[in-house]
Amino acid sequence: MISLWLWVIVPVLLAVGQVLYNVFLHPLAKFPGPVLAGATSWWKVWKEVVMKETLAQELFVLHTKYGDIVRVGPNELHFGKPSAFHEIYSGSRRWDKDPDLYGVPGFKSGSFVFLKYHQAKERRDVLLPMFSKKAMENVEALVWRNATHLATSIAKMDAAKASIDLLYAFRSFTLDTIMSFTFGNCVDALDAPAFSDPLILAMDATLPILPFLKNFPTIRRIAYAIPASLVMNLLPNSEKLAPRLYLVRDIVHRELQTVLHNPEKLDDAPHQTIFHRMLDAKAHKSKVVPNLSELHDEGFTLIFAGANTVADTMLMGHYNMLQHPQLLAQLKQELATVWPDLQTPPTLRDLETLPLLTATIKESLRFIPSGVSLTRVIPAGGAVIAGKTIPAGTVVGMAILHVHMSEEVFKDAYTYKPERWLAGTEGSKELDQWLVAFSRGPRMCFGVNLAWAELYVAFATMIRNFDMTLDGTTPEDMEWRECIAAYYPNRHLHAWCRPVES
Ligand code: HEM
Repeated sequence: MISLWLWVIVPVLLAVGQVLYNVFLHPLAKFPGPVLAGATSWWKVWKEVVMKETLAQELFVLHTKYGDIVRVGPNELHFGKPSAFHEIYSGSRRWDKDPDLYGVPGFKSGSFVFLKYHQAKERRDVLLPMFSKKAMENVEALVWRNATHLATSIAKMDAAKASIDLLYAFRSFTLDTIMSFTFGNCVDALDAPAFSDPLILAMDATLPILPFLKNFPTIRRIAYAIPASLVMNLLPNSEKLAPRLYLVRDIVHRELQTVLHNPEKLDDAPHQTIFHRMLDAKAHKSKVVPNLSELHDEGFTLIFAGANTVADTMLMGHYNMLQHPQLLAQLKQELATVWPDLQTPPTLRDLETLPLLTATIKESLRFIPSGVSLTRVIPAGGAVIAGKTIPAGTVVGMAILHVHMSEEVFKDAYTYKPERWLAGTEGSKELDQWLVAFSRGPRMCFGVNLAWAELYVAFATMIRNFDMTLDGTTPEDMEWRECIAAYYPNRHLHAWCRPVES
């Protein structure tokens, strides 16, 4: 009987002791914030997992109440002043990524999930040539091919009198593009009826689980330790999902085998894939070629980082453009200057010269759902951020949303106004430094050139090929949630897309 009590009382006392320590004695005790947030990490579980909230949205209220720095967990601070973003994600600060956040995708290695700067730098140096602006010249044809494929599939659906789920349509475009770019092959999501390829559906179904995996790292580690085949047997609907996921793995294996047996095949490829870079021993500082599982992890990491982000930008752009018919008309007019004959598309370089299209993409990037605090760990010796000394070991971060929706830098921040980016508009020159959709510093996105190429070509293709109108989409349909990758819990953006005659 006594030992039973001990089993109950000891953990309760330890938990109470921990809470008291967090509130009164923890090195972050002096930082303001909700008492419960500082006391226990269950506060975040409540918000993100139970209430399904995006903390970054509530943080606007918390920053107004508590100031520029808010304690959001026993060991975590969130910063709210735009200038703090450039302090945390600065080129000279090579802080580790936070394992609790970057462990969520479940890859053992890969550019996005490497915690240490030096690991990420080594891999970045290997892959960077395939992402350079110059390399995009060879990727352009692939992007145009997929954008045209997107337009053809949309036109077919329109002919069948169906409106288009633009979220799935854009995700199909970006998934096929990033897979072909990365591996030289894809799942042909653009051919799936109603853009509902099982892989698109499976990826979408996974997104709402991520807040749970983020907040319960131990359960996550156990889940990821179970062999994939077993997980597939346990998952509901796995018979539909598993073949698709295995197909992606098969594509990687097949391409790899082809390359290993016929290395000269790589010379025929129109653009570089990860196989060109990763299998080139000379490209690696260690001169060691990564093994199959590392290759696989890097490929999946690139898909994770590069597919939905581009689609989200297109989604936000289209929702807002469709609410501003005058903007859409001006964009059509501008596009006609470089794309007069529908059958003869312009080049990417032509599109890059268009001021309004460029401004529209920038404004769409400003509106992307980016509610996750990109957390970093303060190294030994501590650091000063926003004028305050932050102790070593503290997890710090800031959500991009807090820069992009700051009235301090963007007037009428919640209004979609591409013209704010146009040369000649007051303050437009200074704005670029506050467009941080790709983050900044040593772990900034290196897919930025590919992302811009996709955005230019896909925006232009949609605007030039279709007369688009919303199909009953409401602001509620566009609601998103995010704590590492955004998802849209409601109906999604639907639009009628009537092909234009010429
Ligand atoms: C509009 C599209 C995109 C946006 C808004 C975006 C945004 C970002 C952001 C904010 C980060 C920093 C994340 C962090 O600190 O944790 C990042 C990192 C990264 N992105 Fe992108 N991204 C986009 C497209 C792409 C594409 C097309 C690729 C190509 C595969 C890509 C690959 C990566 C990689 C590999 C990283 C990790 C870099 C590192 O940690 O060293 N991204 N991206």
